[in-house]
Amino acid sequence: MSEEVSPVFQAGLAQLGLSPQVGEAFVRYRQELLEWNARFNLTAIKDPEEVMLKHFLDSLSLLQVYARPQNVRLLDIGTGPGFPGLPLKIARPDWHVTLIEATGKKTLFLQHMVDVLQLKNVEIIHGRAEEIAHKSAYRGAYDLVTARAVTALAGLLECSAPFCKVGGTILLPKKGDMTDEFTQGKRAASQLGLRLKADTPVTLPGLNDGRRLLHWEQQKPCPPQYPRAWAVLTKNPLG
Ligand SMILES: C[S@@+](CC[C@H](N)C(=O)[O-])C[C@H]1O[C@@H](n2cnc3c(N)ncnc32)[C@H](O)[C@@H]1O
Repeated sequence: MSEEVSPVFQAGLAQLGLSPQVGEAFVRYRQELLEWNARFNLTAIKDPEEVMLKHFLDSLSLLQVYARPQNVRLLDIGTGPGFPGLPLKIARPDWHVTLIEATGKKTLFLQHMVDVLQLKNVEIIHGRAEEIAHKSAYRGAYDLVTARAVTALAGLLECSAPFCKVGGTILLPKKGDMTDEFTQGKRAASQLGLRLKADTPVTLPGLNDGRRLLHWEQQKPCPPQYPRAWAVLTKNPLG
């Protein structure tokens, strides 16, 4: 194990049942992220240990509740420099991962990381989730859909549900008090064919600051009119 992997990050990997060897890929990911950040402004987090914990381990926290190891089709909406989709791909190399990102410079970085880490079965889409969601190839196509820090809960659910298989999972990392968002999100969920299955606190080392995972189950197909245009779904949430 590289000395650059802190004991806290190692403890997080161990708690998730991940091999210490995956730490090496994260050290490389961090190096590239911080180098590219100087030119492209990819992340506000610049402290090396904070990158390991608040970006990488926080992304991996989804494995706390989604333990299915094989043949998962994962979609990450608004992935930015890859969170949480790319750390999950590193931890679960057999997953098929699609990353949607609206900003071109971020997709260039994502492709660079896929090349550097020699990851297979990663599809990077430069585009807007609310438009891609209406393409038949992507509709109802994913076992697991996620998005971190993209928009408020109701809008996130409206963007995520169309991509999710019936019986599939939408898993959203959230932080802090979100009472109003939650009320609105639950109302939106009923129109999107979703049910809240669990609301689980993140219990990983270094992340005990009110993080939680909202776990939704797609009970029936999402109605075809969703998602609406971004300006509509963010300003007038369902419900
Ligand atoms: C605050 S960043 C979060 C990035 C990453 N998920 C994370 O947690 O660090 C939000 C990202 O979502 C992207 N984004 C916003 N709206 C989007 C949309 N409608 N479709 C695709 N990407 C979108 C932005 O370009 C930006 O990179």
